[in-house]
Amino acid sequence: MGEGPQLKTKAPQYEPTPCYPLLADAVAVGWADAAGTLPKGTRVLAVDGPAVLDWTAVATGLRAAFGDGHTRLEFADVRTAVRDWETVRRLTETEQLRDDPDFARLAGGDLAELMDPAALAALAAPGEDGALRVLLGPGAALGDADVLWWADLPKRYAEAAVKHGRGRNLAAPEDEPPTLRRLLYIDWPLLDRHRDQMAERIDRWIDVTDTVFPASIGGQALRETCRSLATRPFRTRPTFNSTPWGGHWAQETLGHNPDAENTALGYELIAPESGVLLGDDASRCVEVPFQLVVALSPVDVLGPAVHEMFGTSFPVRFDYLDTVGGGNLSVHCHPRPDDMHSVFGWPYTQHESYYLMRAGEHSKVFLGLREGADVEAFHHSAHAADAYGTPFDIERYVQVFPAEAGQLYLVPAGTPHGSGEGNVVLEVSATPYLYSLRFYDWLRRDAADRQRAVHVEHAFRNLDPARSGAAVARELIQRPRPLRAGDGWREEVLGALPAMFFQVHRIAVEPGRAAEQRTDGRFHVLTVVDGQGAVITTAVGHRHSVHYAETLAVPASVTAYRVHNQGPDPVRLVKAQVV
Ligand SMILES: O=P(O)(O)OC[C@H]1O[C@@H](O)[C@@H](O)[C@@H](O)[C@@H]1O
Repeated sequence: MGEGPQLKTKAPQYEPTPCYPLLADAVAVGWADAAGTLPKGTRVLAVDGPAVLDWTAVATGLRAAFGDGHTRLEFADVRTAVRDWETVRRLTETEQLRDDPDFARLAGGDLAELMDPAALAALAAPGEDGALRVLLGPGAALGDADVLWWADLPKRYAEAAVKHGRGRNLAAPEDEPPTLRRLLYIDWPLLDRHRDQMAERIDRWIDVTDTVFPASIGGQALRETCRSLATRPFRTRPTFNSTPWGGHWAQETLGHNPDAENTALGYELIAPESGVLLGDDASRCVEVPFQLVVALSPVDVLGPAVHEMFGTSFPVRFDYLDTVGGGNLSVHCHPRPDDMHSVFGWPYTQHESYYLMRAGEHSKVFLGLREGADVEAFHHSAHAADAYGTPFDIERYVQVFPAEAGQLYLVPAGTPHGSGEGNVVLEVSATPYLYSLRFYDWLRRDAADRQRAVHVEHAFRNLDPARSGAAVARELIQRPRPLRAGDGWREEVLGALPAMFFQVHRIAVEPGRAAEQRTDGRFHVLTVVDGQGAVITTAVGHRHSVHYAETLAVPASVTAYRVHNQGPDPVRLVKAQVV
């Protein structure tokens, strides 16, 4: 149980920007260097990318880059080739969630369905007199172009832009204010699918985080480097956001976002949003979506059986919930599998687990219903809190457990839960991450001073009454079980449930010793939860250090590796794998 040492000081070896060398190319910086790679005789160049990108800045950069007096440019904005907004909305919204203020069903289908093919073909017709025609905007790759560039912006910037009312939603008219709801549930799935379909065709990848001096790499190097990563352990770039419950552990211990209000949800490896840095170092690199690495080599990363089950979706997520000096999370649940599929459109649901990396002295974990809880009265109180701002005592309905460092709390879909103030939770969960159906949020107000949204009807529709009473402690707060051991190391199962497709293990290694691991055709994800860290060495000799609080993805193709503790103290790593 909670016997782990609790690190209170800075983690000096923590690397916030892990970066991997590019194979067969160098990172170019600036539009002019990118323009210099365009093959002579190109008549149509397509520049595709997210809807939220500042496409005017992209056009300005390209105009200046090709402004050598020899190249005549004709720009065509593919956003003018989308179908009318009413049709786009009809094709991308469902009856059930059309008027939902927070959620939409995950968009299926292809981006091409939102475009008018005749209008697109007309835009893509080569220019006259040898002019270079530049097709710009999301969907440009669908036009008939000689060369395809991908201008990308890591998703956290898209989210920030939309929160501030900047940028456009996919296929939306210019005067339609952007919404996070469409960005997350409609734009991203459509654009991600479109990007993955085009991955083999991309001639240049341009990271437009800096619109004036973007970093870029050749398409061949992009694919070769990603395919090479799929054969060795690697890290994604960790980032933290701020929320009304956020704390200060990641600021104080890991040095993240020192000027932010707080560090709340830490994106360690959240496949739909995480990125991998490719290049020389953080000052000269491109960020590429982790999910693109998976899409290019699904069998190597996931292993054949997991690929069969989940397609190209990397199904496990690691993140932090930092409430040290912050507040309680909302008490919420996640959709039960049928509802997740039929209403929200994800093929698998958001089962979660909380590993308590740190626990406050009197901190709590909310988990499961109380024995005999009056669900009707709970529903009534939750509704009154939402509609009239009437507070109520959530502990009358939901159980509270002391937060214990080193303990895992399983949170299958439908279980009411939330971490209390004062904790660092390492969340080891299924990848869906946007479906927190809130029962109660303490009448808390958001940055715009509105009561934060709760989702009473969705939450109660998905509440699993079986997660109540003594069964909660018995089934969801399990004791570690020894699994295997060797000279100076042991591995234990911290949590496993028939309903959940992944298990959480912990590997403990004494100083100077090494734990032997086999992937058995399934990827592993590891985080160092105690001690300074370890060196991971694969069967073919790839090495990767992993330090306190860092997370490492170990592709299935690695087959066997050793976790070597080269430090002076015992080290412990949490490991997840699909079963
Ligand atoms: O709804 P709030 O309070 O912001 O908490 C939301 C967070 O809750 C945790 O239990 C997890 O489900 C996270 O994936 C989620 O982001």
